[in-house]
Amino acid sequence: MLDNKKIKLGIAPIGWTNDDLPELGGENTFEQCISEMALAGFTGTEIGNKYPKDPEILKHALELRGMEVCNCWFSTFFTTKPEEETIEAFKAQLDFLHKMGAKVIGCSEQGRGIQGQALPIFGKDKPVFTKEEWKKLCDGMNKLGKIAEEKGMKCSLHHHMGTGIQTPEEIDVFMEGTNENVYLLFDSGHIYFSEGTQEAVDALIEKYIHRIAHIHLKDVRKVKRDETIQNNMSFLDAVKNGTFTVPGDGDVSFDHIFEVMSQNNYTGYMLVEAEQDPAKANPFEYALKARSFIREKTGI
Ligand SMILES: O=C1C[C@@H](O)[C@H](O)[C@@H](O)C1=O
Ligand SMILES: [Co+2]
Repeated sequence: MLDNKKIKLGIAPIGWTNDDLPELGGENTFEQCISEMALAGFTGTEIGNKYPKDPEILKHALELRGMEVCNCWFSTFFTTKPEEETIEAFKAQLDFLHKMGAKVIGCSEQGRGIQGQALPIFGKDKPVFTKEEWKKLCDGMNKLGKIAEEKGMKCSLHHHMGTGIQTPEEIDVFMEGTNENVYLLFDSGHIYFSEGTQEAVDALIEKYIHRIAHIHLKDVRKVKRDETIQNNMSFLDAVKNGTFTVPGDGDVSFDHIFEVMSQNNYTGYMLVEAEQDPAKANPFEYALKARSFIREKTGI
């Protein structure tokens, strides 16, 4: 059982409209998306391209439905661009999130990343950072961590397929190279997609629970992961093929994740994030499915 005074439940708009694949869910409006999120029983959301850019308008629309923003994706480019560019853009995004009342910002190092490209996601093109790149990345992230901390917020890093921080070994290098102001954004789907084992999922949450600031609950259909490898598919083709789904609908077990969160008094958000084709997986139906799975497993 999880403590609902410490843990809040969110859902990402990516199941309704996928910003990385605009053809998926282009017809779903912002209002439909947040209304269905609220109706399914979620109180937190991240931000999609269709969300109003004006914080007051966004806040009002969410408050009408008893919802709030809990995090937003932020792309860093410390390994490939001048540090100041990432820092300036970060400050603007952080200010916006601060106005929205969010406590966390979820970064992803996109330098040489291939998640948006038509390249095999398990091929030779995935970035492997050099010593110099690791240094630039960790130094830069430590700066972002301090800026966030000064605003009372937590700067986190989303380990992600097709980036230089994908595998458990790469996550270790990152966590060792950064300080206590930098947190991990744990994504169950990305670690399972990368490693293909439940052990990797369970080991990652156990190892870093005290530095995890935000959790993405994402499930993976193993058969689709296998097809991704066999057919040399890109990340986005794997998404279209249905690799990801909502928790409880795939092959990841969430039992140990919930147990570790409970035993270590995890405080913050857990957010369902399950991008798939809304024409095949109705987002409202899948949101309800995720909601009842979480209720059954955690009591929240
Ligand atoms: O947190 C995420 C944001 C998406 O844009 C991304 O590609 C998805 O897989 C994810 O985990
Ligand atoms: Co995620």
